Amino acid sequence: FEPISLGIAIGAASALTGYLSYTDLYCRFAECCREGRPLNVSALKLNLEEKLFGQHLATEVILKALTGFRNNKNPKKPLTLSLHGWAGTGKNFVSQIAAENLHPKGLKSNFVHLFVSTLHFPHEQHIKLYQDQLQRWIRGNVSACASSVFIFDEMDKLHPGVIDAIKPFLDYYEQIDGVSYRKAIFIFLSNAGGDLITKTALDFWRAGRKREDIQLKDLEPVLSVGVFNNKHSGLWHSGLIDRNLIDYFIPFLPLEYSHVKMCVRAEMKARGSAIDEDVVTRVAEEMTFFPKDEKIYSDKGCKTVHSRLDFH
Ligand SMILES: Nc1ncnc2c1ncn2[C@@H]1O[C@H](COP(=O)(O)OP(=O)(O)OP(=O)(O)O)[C@@H](O)[C@H]1O
Repeated sequence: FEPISLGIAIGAASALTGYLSYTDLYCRFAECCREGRPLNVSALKLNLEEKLFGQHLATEVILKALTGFRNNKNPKKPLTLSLHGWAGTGKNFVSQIAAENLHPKGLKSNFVHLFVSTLHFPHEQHIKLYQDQLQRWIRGNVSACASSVFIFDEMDKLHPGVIDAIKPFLDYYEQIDGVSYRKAIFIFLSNAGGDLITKTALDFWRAGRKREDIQLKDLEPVLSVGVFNNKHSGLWHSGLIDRNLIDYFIPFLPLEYSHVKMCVRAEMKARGSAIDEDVVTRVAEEMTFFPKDEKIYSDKGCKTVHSRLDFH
């Protein structure tokens, strides 16, 4: 749409309808930031419960974190979530669900920004440049939309220096150079700590305890220390942990055979095909499971389900 005719069209439609404000109508055509828009908690809850399999802790914490943050009119700092777990367990998937519930266009929104370490910050010798670019990008985008969402994927492959550049933005400052970062959301994704999470899940399994009995308190302390002491966590000595700038460490449990089957069914449904249990079983059985003896957890989570389904 060209702005003047869009303005006229909106004005005319407003006059005709009489009850929709200019902003309401404008936002139907163009994407608006709408900082004050309340989060639809029941929609988010339903999304997580229906779509995310086998992650009772992540579901619970993400729901609590986003609801609490968005209900708070005056947050003292931006929300920072650190998602940890084995490959293919749903970290990107959940970030996408969260993004869609915060800004309807999700990852395609102008207010949601995804950084992938190996893609956006590949060269160690350019850290200074990345730091400057990242600071400018975040400042510019938060000035345009206070409730911007920034997702950093592959944190474990990120040079810790890069994240240092955004440390001030994550802190308890009211404003930095006239910009307040307090309504922004930062989500960090990494495989760091995945081995510790798996170990805890396995201990529960071996003790005959239910997966759903694993509580946050069983994992949170191991995780924050494990991630902090892990040189390859991207957060290693970055100051984010020792200054308590991460609000929630969110563990993603390794996925079991039954979860892989759920992913296959979900994918079939998404493709509009009828659910064929034989195919579901065949795809799930093609995946590899660990540890060697017990073979409980899928080593790629649900990651290759999409492509495997193409061959059936
Ligand atoms: N727990 C889950 N529930 C439902 N679907 C899942 C789950 N985990 C993974 N998937 C499916 O598998 C795909 C790949 O998962 P995703 O990209 O979220 O993994 P990840 O944890 O981010 O992995 P990585 O650490 O390798 O980046 C998702 O797009 C989704 O379709």
